[in-house]
Amino acid sequence: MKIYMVGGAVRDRLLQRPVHDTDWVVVGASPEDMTARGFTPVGRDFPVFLHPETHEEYALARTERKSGMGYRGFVVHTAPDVTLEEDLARRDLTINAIAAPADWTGAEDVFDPYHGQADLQARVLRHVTEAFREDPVRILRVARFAARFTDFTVAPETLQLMREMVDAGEADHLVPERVWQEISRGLMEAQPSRMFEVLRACGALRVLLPELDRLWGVPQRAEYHPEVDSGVHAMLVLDMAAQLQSPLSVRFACLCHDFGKGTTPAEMLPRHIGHEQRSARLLQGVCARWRVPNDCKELADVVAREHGNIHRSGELNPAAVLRLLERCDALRKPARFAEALLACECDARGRTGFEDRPYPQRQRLQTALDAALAVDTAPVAQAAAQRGLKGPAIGEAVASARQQAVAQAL
Ligand SMILES: Nc1ccn([C@@H]2O[C@H](COP(=O)(O)OP(=O)(O)OP(=O)(O)O)[C@@H](O)[C@H]2O)c(=O)n1
Ligand SMILES: [Mg+2]
Repeated sequence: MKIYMVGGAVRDRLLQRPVHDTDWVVVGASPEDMTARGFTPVGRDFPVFLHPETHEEYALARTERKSGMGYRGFVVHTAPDVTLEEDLARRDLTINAIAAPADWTGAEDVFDPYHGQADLQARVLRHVTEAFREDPVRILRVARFAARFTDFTVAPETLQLMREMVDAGEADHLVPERVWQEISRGLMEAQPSRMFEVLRACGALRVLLPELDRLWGVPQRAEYHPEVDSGVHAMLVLDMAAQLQSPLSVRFACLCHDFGKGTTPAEMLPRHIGHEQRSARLLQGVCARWRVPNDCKELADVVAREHGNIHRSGELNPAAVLRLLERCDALRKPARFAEALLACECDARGRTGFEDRPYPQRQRLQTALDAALAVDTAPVAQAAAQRGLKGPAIGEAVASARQQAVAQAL
């Protein structure tokens, strides 16, 4: 048997980027050979094994043939006579189809029958062969790589192939968990807008996330939004979230916050009265479809509902500020509220010409929350009870103490 380093590890080292995990391919071995050497089989769909010590993934060289629609719609052929070249041919992109010796230091020659090095140099994401079609998750992978490798373009013939796959209905059969897995990874890349632009260009966005796709072509008021187009704005917000190193929950909230602008009645345009409620409803559908984790869903909901109020919070008096904090459940969930404020800053600065404008609302509401949280409520409640107050009246005494604290802090 012969073992080669493949995939992201070879690509990233050639790009002089940090290597996180290493994928290996094994040529000339049977599953029995692998278990005899102490490897543990882990692949459900593919013959993949874990190394007894490093626990890295070793895949037997294989070919794949399509047998149906969607992820898992293919049969795998693996045998000791499948060559390295054949295995590389069924991989997604030329830059991911370079093999290196197992003990590669980065200096020795690599095996590169599909010219992945040339595409690394030319900064191109290009499919290896027609076998690309066999796994529609690759549409999402290409989009995600575009968000990561921001100076790479998708080869026209690859985009065309992706378009054909979408037209053939391949994107309709993607497993929701896999979609979220890829989308959430892409959101965490350097320029997440590029993922959605690639998905949009091949038609997959209309299938996977029509709530976002609809935003292009929908105008907003130019005095608030010089970029005018709602889709363009959504992308600016997302890239601002990446620029400000936001966590996934914030990036997801940014993605969803204006969905409601896509369903604004035509006669209301370019105004979007009530889009916050519509966004909140639409994002529930997306979260159910993709089984989005609760922390992402809950933050997205708060941001969708309250972003307009947070933007306008500079005009609010202390009582209204406290009501805003309460609507956001900020006193019980201060960390989530801090994330909502960050998402709102991304929204405000994700506008053409506003990128470097300060967003004082964030600090002001954070100060108000800190002041409200600092109120020691037990003695306030006790004093109210001693004055003969009961139930809701005690609650009002606590609220009024918090309001005073907020007023003093602002
Ligand atoms: N749908 C897929 C998934 C993976 N691969 C191949 O398997 C390798 C390893 O897959 P994975 O670790 O998921 O991706 P990487 O390219 O290593 O990228 P990352 O940095 O995200 O790990 C890829 O490089 C590619 O050759 C593929 O062809 N098609
Ligand atoms: Mg990898």
